[in-house]
Amino acid sequence: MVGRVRTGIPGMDEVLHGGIPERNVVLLSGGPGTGKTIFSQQFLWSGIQNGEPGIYVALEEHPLQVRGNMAGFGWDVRKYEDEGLFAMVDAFTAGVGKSREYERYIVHDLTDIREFIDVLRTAIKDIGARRVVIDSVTTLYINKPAMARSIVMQLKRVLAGLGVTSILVSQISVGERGFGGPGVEHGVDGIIRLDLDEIDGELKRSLIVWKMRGTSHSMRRHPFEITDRGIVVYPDKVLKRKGVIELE
Ligand SMILES: Nc1ncnc2c1ncn2[C@@H]1O[C@H](COP(=O)(O)OP(=O)(O)OP(=O)(O)O)[C@@H](O)[C@H]1O
Repeated sequence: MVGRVRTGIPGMDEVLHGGIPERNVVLLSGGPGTGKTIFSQQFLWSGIQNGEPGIYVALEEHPLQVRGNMAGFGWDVRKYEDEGLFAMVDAFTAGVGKSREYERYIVHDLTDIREFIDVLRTAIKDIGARRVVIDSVTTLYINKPAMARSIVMQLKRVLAGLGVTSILVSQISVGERGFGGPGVEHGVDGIIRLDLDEIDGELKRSLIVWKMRGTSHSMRRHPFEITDRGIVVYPDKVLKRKGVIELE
């Protein structure tokens, strides 16, 4: 039986029938503001609390902003960076400005996927990472969609090869039906999709596990909330178009 990596997000491991199978590369897909970043940071924080080192690759926000936002949820990673339980890969600043002085892992040229993978591999080996988040993987191929599959497959080889369980954040547009393009969707081991839908004049959050190799999982659309302490998923509730329905 494959080992499980518990997300530690309340309710989510029930939806996943125990957690994400070890070494899976999971696409976490959703439109703007659906909670992808918070979900993936909570996944890393739960790992740290469990003694599993984790890496956050920042492509969309300044590393300082990432640390600040995480601390806002009570997930202050600074101490764990010193202890070697957490590492930030700065793929945002390109080493411009002060980041050169305080960031340990910097990707200078995002057009060079080899450099990106080298920096990531070094960080994983340095701290013995068990969990990795790339936020977002879309940024790596936004200007070269034809390369998307090849980039994801290269990442998958490295990540699974080093034994880590990973979340690749995939940005899609509001109303888009897919998860980030066919090449990517078939290549990854799992797809979790986060949604924000306007129902009766109110935005409702929900998620669905579309695929997850190595396990059965809920086939339902579950509502979730974002609170001051992060995400809470409701495995006993289903979001239908007319609203939330309680399961028996
Ligand atoms: N403390 C909080 N309590 C409740 N909701 C919050 C809190 N902090 C943030 N949010 C919600 O989370 C949303 C942002 O979530 P997140 O950054 O994870 O989205 P995302 O899917 O990564 O978006 P994008 O792709 O645009 O970066 C905000 O728009 C807000 O609705």
